[in-house]
Amino acid sequence: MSTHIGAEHGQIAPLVLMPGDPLRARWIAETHLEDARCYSEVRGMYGYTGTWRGHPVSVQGSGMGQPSLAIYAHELFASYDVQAIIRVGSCGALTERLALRDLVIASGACTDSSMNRITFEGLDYAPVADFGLLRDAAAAAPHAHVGLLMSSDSFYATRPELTARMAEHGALAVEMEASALYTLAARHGRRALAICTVSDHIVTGEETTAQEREQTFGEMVEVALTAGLGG
Ligand SMILES: O=P(O)(O)O[C@H]1O[C@H](CO)[C@@H](O)[C@H]1O
Ligand SMILES: O=c1cc[nH]c(=O)[nH]1
Repeated sequence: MSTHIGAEHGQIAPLVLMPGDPLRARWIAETHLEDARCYSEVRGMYGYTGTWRGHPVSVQGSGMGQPSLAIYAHELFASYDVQAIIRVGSCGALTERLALRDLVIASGACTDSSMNRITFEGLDYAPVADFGLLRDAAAAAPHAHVGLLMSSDSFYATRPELTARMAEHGALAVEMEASALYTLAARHGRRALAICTVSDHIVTGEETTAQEREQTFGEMVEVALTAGLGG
């Protein structure tokens, strides 16, 4: 067991899908995987391992925000030898080019977090996706938007004009974890990708319900499984 994950070594697959919502993790395991077994309920942050088309795959909730995701991603890479993590999240669209329920595949992630600023002592690190996962996800979802996510530490922005400036420089949508995931994967020499479904629209004000965010964002899950396991 690691500090926050109650699995024995060998119980977690080399590929992990990672939603923020632990109940989305349970839904993914129950509806997209076969023979899924729960390996961790620590803090209610569920983790499951099952199979998809005969390949072992795990799904682990990360919680909300970069500090929480960093705990789970670090322990998966360092203690369970996980080789690839694909975040399957929700996001808020920053441009009218995106519609509710569209997919965003993140080539890179901007951030307002201080985590990397502290790590790199003020230098600007560029957190990017694994190229192979990005290429295979884009091929599996040709209609998806490929580009930048903005990983914010604040769901309720106190400086929305700064997020808007990111959008003016190409950020497609805002979420809260991709930047830390990409940085940690690089640190551990592993692979990572973030795929998000537009759950709400910052420009138009449209939104989905909590139940929809938990149980209906299946397309990004299939794209993640296809990219992570080679179809
Ligand atoms: O739906 P998840 O994967 O949790 O992702 C998004 O939703 C949460 C905010 O509601 C943040 O974690 C954000 O990144
Ligand atoms: O972090 C998030 C996730 C969904 N929608 C937002 O506006 N922000």
